[in-house]
Amino acid sequence: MEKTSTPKSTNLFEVYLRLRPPQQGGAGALGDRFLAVEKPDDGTETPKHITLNPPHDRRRAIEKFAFTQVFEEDATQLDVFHCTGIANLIKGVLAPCGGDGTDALLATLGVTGSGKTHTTLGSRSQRGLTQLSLDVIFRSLGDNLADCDSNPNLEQSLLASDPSEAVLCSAPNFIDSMYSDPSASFRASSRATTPALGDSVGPGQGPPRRLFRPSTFPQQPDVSALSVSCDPSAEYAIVISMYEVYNDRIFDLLTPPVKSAGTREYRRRPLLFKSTEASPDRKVVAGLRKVICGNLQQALLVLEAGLHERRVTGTGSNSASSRSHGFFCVEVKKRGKSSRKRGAEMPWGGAAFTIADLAGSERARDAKTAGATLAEAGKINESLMYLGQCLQMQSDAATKDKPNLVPFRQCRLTELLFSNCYPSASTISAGRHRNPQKAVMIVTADPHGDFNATSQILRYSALAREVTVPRVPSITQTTLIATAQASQHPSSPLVSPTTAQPFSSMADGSLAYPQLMTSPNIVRNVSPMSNASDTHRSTMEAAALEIARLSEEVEHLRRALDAERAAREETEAHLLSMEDRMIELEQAVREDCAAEFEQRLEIEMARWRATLQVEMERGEEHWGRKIEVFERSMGIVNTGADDADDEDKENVLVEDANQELERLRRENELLRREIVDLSPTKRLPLRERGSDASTALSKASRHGAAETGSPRAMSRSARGCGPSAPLDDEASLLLKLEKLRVSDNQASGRGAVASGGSSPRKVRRLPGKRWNVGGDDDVF
Ligand SMILES: Nc1ncnc2c1ncn2[C@@H]1O[C@H](COP(=O)(O)OP(=O)(O)OP(=O)(O)O)[C@@H](O)[C@H]1O
Repeated sequence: MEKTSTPKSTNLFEVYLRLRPPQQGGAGALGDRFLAVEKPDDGTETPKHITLNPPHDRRRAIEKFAFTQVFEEDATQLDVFHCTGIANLIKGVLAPCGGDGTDALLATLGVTGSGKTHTTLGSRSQRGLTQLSLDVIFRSLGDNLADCDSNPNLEQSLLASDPSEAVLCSAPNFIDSMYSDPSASFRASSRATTPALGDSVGPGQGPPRRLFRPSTFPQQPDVSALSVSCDPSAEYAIVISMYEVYNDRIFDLLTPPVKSAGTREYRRRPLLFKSTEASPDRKVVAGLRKVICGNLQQALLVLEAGLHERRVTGTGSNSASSRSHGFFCVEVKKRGKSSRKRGAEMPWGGAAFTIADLAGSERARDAKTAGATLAEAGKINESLMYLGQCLQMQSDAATKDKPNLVPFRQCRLTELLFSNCYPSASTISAGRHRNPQKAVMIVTADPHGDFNATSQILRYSALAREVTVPRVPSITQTTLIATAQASQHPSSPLVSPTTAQPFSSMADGSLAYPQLMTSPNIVRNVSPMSNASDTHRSTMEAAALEIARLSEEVEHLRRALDAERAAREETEAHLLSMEDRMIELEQAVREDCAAEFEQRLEIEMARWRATLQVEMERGEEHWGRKIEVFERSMGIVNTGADDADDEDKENVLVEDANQELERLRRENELLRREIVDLSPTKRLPLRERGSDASTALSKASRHGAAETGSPRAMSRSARGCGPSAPLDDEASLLLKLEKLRVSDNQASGRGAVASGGSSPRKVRRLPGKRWNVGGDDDVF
């Protein structure tokens, strides 16, 4: 097994595997153990290989993986701390021999519930690797550590040297702002309160609350005997920051959420991972709040406060499942002591030790997640898939002469983990040298957990892998070989083959097809077939060969199916994450649209208001002018009122004459009836009488109209017809009326149009020319 025994040192990560013990009193029955640790064959006590045996119901290949070291279930936190070489990482950061030191990264990776957080952050009774590392760092620095009490300018000088646009504060100030009651003995949980299953409202979304200050922290395991040498000629300062990568965005865990003006919700502002003016060659998380810690107790309180803000949710797989990738960063700042003695403040250099507790991959079906928690899981799985690709590339690169480029810019997580592994182009061209970071990855696995998820993680994280396809020969093959052997050794009992050789190793990772081998140990009680005829035997052989060929084909198809299934699962995970991405993009587009719409609405409203104002002013001016015109015209109208009075008087006379005429008509009618009653011989038929009277009237009228202005002609005409007395009266009245009309016509001859015999007009019209005074056409 060439590939596994000598992992090349070009790996960016040392990869360790830690198996978690079965949960004590855990609910549900334990699954079969599918993972076996192989005894070391190099004479050491340190196991490095494991074998993954698929459950019986699955026809999967047996896989063997190699790691830097495997920790079995009984390994303690202290074992892991010592054997992963964390003390060496710390030494590189402190740089006892001078220089800025080497950045270090410790990350945990694994399926949800496999023990990542337990390893890095410990439990209520056990310290994790983070607390142990802090203890060793503070213990190692001793008197070389500067704090804000002993150096009042410390904060300023550190701020001046910080390249990440950070907000710096001292630990006492930070702790006072975060914790409420220093005397309370309540031991806060190292993780935020777990919301109900499926509830994804995390601690970062509510109003900031003050925490209870824990009175004690776990003291076990004890590392007081361990210290690392530091640079005696240097003074150090410890600056701590914490952030999480949630849904591919970076959020500060030490800055309380702020209330958004628009939505009135408490939210954290996402931060950028970028090059800054002071750090053009290295990307940094910009704008973090960083706390200067003078001792271990302060650092632990800062860690506790940050953990409280981290997003944690109860899922079907883990009652306190991390929903984000958490980063705890200890910057060990360093500068020469002599610079302070000389009174000159030298800039701070130094290196950082980062501990990353990654969120676990999970299957929605097992974790029983839904809604936002499911979307989070999609993002987690996607980022872990990219991490897997990077790790795969790096292990490929380690075995090839021409290394592949690790595609670490695909997501925020891989950028944060890998970008400091390589020197940037600008650093190289500037001739500056900074050591690439040293990194340790601890892969955690539950040997009784989810086989598929665990095997997937082991596949891309292991330093080397080997696959073997074991095959149980079919009965036909057994019979065939037995027949052949029996024919060769007719007197001997039949010797049967058993399984194929269990492993045939392949350095290139390709599938191995084991050879059929006979086993001398297993003897089967089958009767010899020496008496069979040659024909019968050859038929049997042909049939057996065909069956063997078909079995081979079936096996091949089964393997192809397995590969397809794995590809489908990967594609589904990718699809899920793409869906999440689309949802997020849609959300972003909607927000952008809404913002733009509001902006445009605002502009339109402002424009409309301005137009309205102008219109109102113009309207007022317009009406002012009209009123002025009206007032002026009213003055002119009053001067012509006398003429109108005359006209009114005439109208009244005409009215009176009309009424008089009406009265006379009625009298005339009465008189005529009386006459008819008095002389019955002269009585005419009613129609004749009516027509006669009306003829007389119309005649008189016509005559009057023909000789307008000649009353005598009118009376003459009436007499010539031999009219009766009432008819004369009537005719004379008509003449009177006509006279009045004539006078009316004469009176209105000034402006009115004469129309013979038309009724007198009562409507008084103002002369048009008077309204033209203002010169405005559209008045009223
Ligand atoms: N080595 C161990 N010894 C004892 N208990 C362990 C060990 N590893 C894990 N556990 C326990 O298993 C449970 C789940 O572990 P943990 O929360 O660390 O999982 P995780 O991998 O961080 O999960 P997630 O990715 O969902 O956050 C915890 O109760 C933890 O105490």
